[in-house]
Amino acid sequence: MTPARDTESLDQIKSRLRGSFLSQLPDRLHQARALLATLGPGTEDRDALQTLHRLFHTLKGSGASFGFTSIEAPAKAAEQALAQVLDGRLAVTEALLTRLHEQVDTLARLDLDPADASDTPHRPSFALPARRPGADRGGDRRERLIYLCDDDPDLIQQLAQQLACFGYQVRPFPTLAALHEAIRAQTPAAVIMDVTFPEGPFAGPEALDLLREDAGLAAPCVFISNRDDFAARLRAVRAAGAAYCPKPIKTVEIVEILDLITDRTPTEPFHVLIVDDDRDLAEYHAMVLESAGMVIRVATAPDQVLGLLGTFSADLVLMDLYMPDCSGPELARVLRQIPDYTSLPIIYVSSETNMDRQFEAMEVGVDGFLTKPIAAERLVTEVRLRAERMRMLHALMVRDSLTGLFNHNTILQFLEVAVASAKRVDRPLCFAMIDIDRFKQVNDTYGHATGDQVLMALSRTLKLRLRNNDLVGRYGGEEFAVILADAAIDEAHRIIETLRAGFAEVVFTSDDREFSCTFSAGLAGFPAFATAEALTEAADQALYRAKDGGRNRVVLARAEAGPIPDAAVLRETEAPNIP
Ligand SMILES: Nc1nc2c(ncn2[C@@H]2O[C@H](COP(=O)(O)OP(=O)(O)OP(=O)(O)O)[C@@H](O)[C@H]2O)c(=O)[nH]1
Repeated sequence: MTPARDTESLDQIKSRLRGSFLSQLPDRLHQARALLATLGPGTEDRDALQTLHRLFHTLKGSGASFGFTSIEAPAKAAEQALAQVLDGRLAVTEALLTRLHEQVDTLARLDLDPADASDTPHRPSFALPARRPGADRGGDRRERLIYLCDDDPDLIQQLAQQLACFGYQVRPFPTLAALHEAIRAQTPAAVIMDVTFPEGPFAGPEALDLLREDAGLAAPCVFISNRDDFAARLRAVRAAGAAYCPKPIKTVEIVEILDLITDRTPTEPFHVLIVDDDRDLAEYHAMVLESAGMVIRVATAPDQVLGLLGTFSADLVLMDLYMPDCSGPELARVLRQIPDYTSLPIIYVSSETNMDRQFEAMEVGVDGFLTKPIAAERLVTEVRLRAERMRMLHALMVRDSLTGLFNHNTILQFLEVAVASAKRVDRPLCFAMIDIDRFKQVNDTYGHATGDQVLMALSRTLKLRLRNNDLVGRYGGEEFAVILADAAIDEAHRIIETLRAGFAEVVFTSDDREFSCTFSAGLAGFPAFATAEALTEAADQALYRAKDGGRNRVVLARAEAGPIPDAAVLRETEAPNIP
């Protein structure tokens, strides 16, 4: 990437890229002439024919993308003829070679000026979409007000309680009239509502139509319903429902949706890898996407891609179709054979307009095809939509469905990465295993649903109270794992101890009975334990000692065998307060 980009205005970049394209044009035409000179009638030199085809193809695509449409006609004619030759549908004759020479001459005669690229209806638009307000803001879900409307009082009470565990402020309404009144008084961040009410089978969407018209409600709405048929879903979409969740409701799913539609999740900017051998065009696309707040890396040769993907966690790859040495479909196939990249979205950006060739190129499992020249807004939208979808699918894959925490495998993978990084930068790191005490008794006494509430409450406590760069996972049933990045053992000890004391204070209610729970924790630190495996084993043993020592305590793992120091055992406490 050009370092000067930060200080250049978009107009300056535009003009620089156009200038660069024009300055390379004579060289490219010279290459075309030299290649043509090696060819005679009936030639079977596929390499030369392919290089020529790519050359004209690139000229057509880049020329159009930079607004020089007069390039398009001669470059396209040459490209198409060469494509037919390569497909075996056209023979290389003297007449064809003459025509190709003439097309190069025509291109050489064009009087192109970087400042004069307005002769095109396809001119790339540099009026970039404004970033959505608040897109950069970190999100504190505790502030977000959600209105929940359903005529099933048990459901709204239960769902409101569960969403509260995830930090949402939820106001339940058992009737549409009550919801209507509340919306007139205060606008929520989102509405969750049933489709069917006593007023009618689609009373929910109808009420929403009215609220949008009457009360000017702009907040997004998630429909929940016992119905999962097309008619109900269609009616919900027509009422501009943002999402549709059939009952029984999965809390984590609805939390993910709320995070997304209330647009306040602390979002990492999208990471996009551009693969294009045309530096200028790659830089143009990079500039467009960077202006929309994305982080971009550029590979100008396919063999750079694996290295870049290894260090740059891409949400999406934008790639050219025709590149020297390795085509786009070949590169896509290479990526699809690597387990980490099987679901990585890949979009071609190419001036190939032949539908058959587009389909053929897509067959290797590529997600989209954008035809050059592509308007800046369209490029940003296509990339953003696919990257958002990828993020959502990925979040569902790596997270536990009850608590929304990272699942067992994911947290262990993170631990490997965190240990490697701690080693590299020579910083400490701690790993904690946390297990709710006598949890079976909670389930047996209050029921599984209440047990789930306790699990969600603890997961929420861990997520909200730990630092942003700490990672929390659900290790097993009632067992959690925390990676405390850049924390020495004493600091980690204090953090987990504070959490332990806080959690023991939480009062849970079930059928008007109150109870509290505690947890035990085992803590191991890097570098005393030098690998992910050693850390998990040591933390597990420390947890065992915490349980054995009476529960409701934090125990530190010691690198060498010996008694646990008194300071490590924080409390000699009794069993949790379960009646
Ligand atoms: N509600 C609920 N319970 C679960 C879930 N996953 C595991 N459990 C329960 O967690 C309980 C774990 O019990 P044990 O391993 O005997 O441990 P404990 O009762 O917590 O006792 P200690 O760990 O020795 O303090 C079992 O009853 C599991 O059924 C879950 O997703 N939801």
